[in-house]
Parts: sequence; C-alpha cells; structure tokens
Amino acid sequence: MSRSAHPAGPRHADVLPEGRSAASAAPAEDLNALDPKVWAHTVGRDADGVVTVGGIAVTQLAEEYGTPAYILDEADFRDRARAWRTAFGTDADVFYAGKAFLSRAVVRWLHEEGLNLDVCSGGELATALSAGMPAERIAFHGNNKSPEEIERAVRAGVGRIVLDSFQEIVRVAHTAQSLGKRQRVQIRITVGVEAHTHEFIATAHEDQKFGIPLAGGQAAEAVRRALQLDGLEVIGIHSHIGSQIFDMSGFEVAAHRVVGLLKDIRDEHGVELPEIDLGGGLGIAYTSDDDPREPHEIAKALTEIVTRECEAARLATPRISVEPGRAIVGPTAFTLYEVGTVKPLDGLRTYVSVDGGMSDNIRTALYDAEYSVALASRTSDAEPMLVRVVGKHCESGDIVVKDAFLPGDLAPGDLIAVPATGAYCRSMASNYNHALRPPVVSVRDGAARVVVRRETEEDLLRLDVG
Ligand SMILES: Cc1ncc(COP(=O)(O)O)c(C=O)c1O
Ligand SMILES: N[C@@H](CCCC[NH3+])C(=O)O
Repeated sequence: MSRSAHPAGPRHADVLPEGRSAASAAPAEDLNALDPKVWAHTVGRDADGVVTVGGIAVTQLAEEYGTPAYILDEADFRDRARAWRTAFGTDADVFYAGKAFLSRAVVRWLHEEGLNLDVCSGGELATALSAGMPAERIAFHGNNKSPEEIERAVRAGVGRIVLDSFQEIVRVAHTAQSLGKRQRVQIRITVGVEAHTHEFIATAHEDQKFGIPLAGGQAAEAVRRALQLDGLEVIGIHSHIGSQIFDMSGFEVAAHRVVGLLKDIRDEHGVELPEIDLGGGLGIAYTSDDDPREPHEIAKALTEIVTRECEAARLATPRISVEPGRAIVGPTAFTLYEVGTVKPLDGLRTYVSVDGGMSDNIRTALYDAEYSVALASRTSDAEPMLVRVVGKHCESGDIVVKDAFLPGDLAPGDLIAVPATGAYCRSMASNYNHALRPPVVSVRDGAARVVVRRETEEDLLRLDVG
C-alpha cells in the first residue's frame, strides 16, 4: 500500500508497481544497496556483505533465534520516539499507539523517552501497566469496550478514556460514579474526511464504525450529554482520520472541523474544552517510492493548523495530542526469513517461498500492501530476477512481497529480509495452519535479546484442551 499504489491505482488488481510492467523490466538500482528510507537506522552490511543491525550479523541472529523472526532495532525505536516527543515539545502529548506493536520492553522504552501510550483493549492495558507505564499516561480506546475493560481502566486511573458511542458515555459515567471517581474523557468524533489511504484503514468518513458523526449534530449531542454526567470530566475532542497517510490536507480539514465543534461547545455551554487529539496515521516508507514527512514537519504543520483555526474562532489554543504508531515502530524492524524453495515460472516471475508468510505479515493480503526485500546473508552480482515472495500457508493469497527484484542466483538456505515490518505485523500475526508466531528480537550496541519469544507447539497444545 505504498503511495504509488493508492488511492489512484486499482486497489486489489494484480498489477506491478509503477515502472515494473514486465518480467524483463529490471530495476536500475543496486540490489545489494539498503535504502535508509526503508531500513532501520543501524542496518548495514559487513565486510562479507552480510546484513547487520545494531552491530550483529543476521546470520548470527538466524542461528541463535531461528527464522522467521522480527528483528527490532532498539536504538532506532528510541530515536524515533524521542524525535516525536521533541518535535511536539512540552505543550503537547505524544501517545504511542500500542496496537502497532506492544511488548513490555517497548512500554519501558516509551516511558523512558517520555511518551504516553494509547491502548485499545484489556490485554494492551495489562501489558502497559505490568511494564510500569503510569496509568495517568495511558489513553484507553476502542469502539466496544466491555464493562470489565471500562471498570479496569477506571480503577487503574487511566489518564483518559476516549468515548466512542452514546452507550459508552453512559457506561463510563456510571462505572466512574459507582467507583466514586470522575473519569477524564475525550469524545471521538468522525469529521467526514475521506483520508487518502486504503479504504480498510480510513476512519473518518461517515459510513464506518468508529466515533460519533459530526454530521447531523450527533457529536454536539454527545458532548451535551457527557457534560451533564457527574462521573465524567470532558477534557476534549478526538479525531483519527486513518492510517498510512502522507497528505496533510486531511488533518487540516479534520482540525478545522474539530475546532468548529469546540467553538459551538463554547457558544452553547460557555466551556472551552482544553484538549484536542488528532490521532495517528502518519505514513512510512515501505518502498523507495514513499516519502514520509519528518516528525518536526508534522508537528509544525499540525500546531500551525490548530493555532490558526483557534485564532479564527477566538478560542484559546487547546493542548494538542497525537497518536503515532506505525511512524514510530514501523521502520525499526525487519522480518528475517530463510528461503525454502525457488520456483521460476517461465515468462511470469519466480516464486520464492519462505518459512513464514501471511501468519507473520497479513498486510499484503489484507491491504494489498507493498514491501521491499533484500538478500541478507550475502551480496550477489547476479542478474536481477522478478520475484514474488510467498509464505508456506495453504492459501494462494499468502504473499509477503508481491513484486520485487532479487538476485538471480537466490537459492534455498539464503536469508532474505523484509524491511518496515515493525508495525501491524507481529501485532496482527495469527496461528493460521497452526503456525508458531515468530519471536521479536531486539538488538542494540552489539547485543541481542528476545523481547517476545517464539511460540511453541506446547503453547498451541495448551490452548487446545482436548
Ligand atoms: C485511534 C487511533 N489512534 C492511533 C492509531 C495509530 O495509527 P498509526 O499506526 O497509523 O499511526 C490508530 C490506528 O489507525 C487509531 O485507530
Ligand atoms: N492495521 C492497519 C492499520 C489500522 C490501524 C489501527 N486503526 C495496518 O496494518 O495498516
């Protein structure tokens, strides 16, 4: 789903990326080169041509931890988290969206780097709390939080619950009141923006499940009701327009409409809500065709938009918060696979089967996402061949990288690496065909450690109680 494919191109058609129209259209770029746009910061090649990360060769990582494995560059994760934190400064809050990838190590890094955390389930909340994230720095999301989840969040003292429906306004107010608390809440609205991204991950158009529509006065009515309930302290309005977005114009429209609602609230209730959350959704480079913006540019653009809109509405500028997930963790990891079979299909392409697949990366099958790939265990000067990297599942749509070039001498036993798999790969991994979900191995300064271990057959059998 790089920019080259959406939204202008067909969404699910079996087409080559722009410029790759036939098997003979070999790439101009050096296949051994590792584009820093798509690879984690410390990735390079050693003198033998082996890909290294955090100073460790992938051959060593494969030997110690097996394949497939997600390899996460801790220094890069911390750098990106800090860059977001610094870009927004102390007058704003950055909530890392845990749905992109969450583990206790990640929670600790975020805590140390001064970020807050957005969770959207009891499981994510439990992970955050068990790793020591202070509850007041947690935002709790979800379009259908269970009564148990609401109670846990309120009891824990989360900093905010983002309300997503009229029923939830009442549920959270009731729970807070019965626990003798007043819960800080934001109300998530849908502003009616068509974000330029894949339809499955756009979230601010009206015909979908998230948020309360601004249209028809529903959002204003939600605020009206919430302001009357003793169990709630309404601190702001929330808008998240979608994911993997490059074009800032959607945020501009969203900010304009959210500020318009803040003005209406001030006019009707005499209350200026102090916060506005513009969600996450900033895109990353999956291929060299993508050009993401830097956090400081995003911070500057968003702050300017909100300030301008508030000045026009004669409102004090509210405290801004954002919820980047993919933009922090996405580029910091790659998936390391071992090649099992190489199957040339005359005049079409070569199918390269790896030891993972849609169970460790569902994004290609689900969103027609585009990825890059590189031979990682060595370099090669062989002629490029057009490949499709596929998994080992019983599904013809089990594709990891739809169209890419790899050296023509690729052989079973080679290691290949798919960059930019830090977000929404491990967190959306499955046990399809009873696959064992791969480990997440973090590397830093020449040391590697498992932060999420590989599943075992015993894990699967333990769930199956017979
Ligand atoms: C409410 C909310 N906030 C933040 C995010 C994080 O999005 P992204 O990982 O694209 O930054 C999402 C997911 O799209 C979301 O639904
Ligand atoms: N899981 C999606 C994005 C949805 C984000 C959560 N609202 C992806 O992989 O791109």
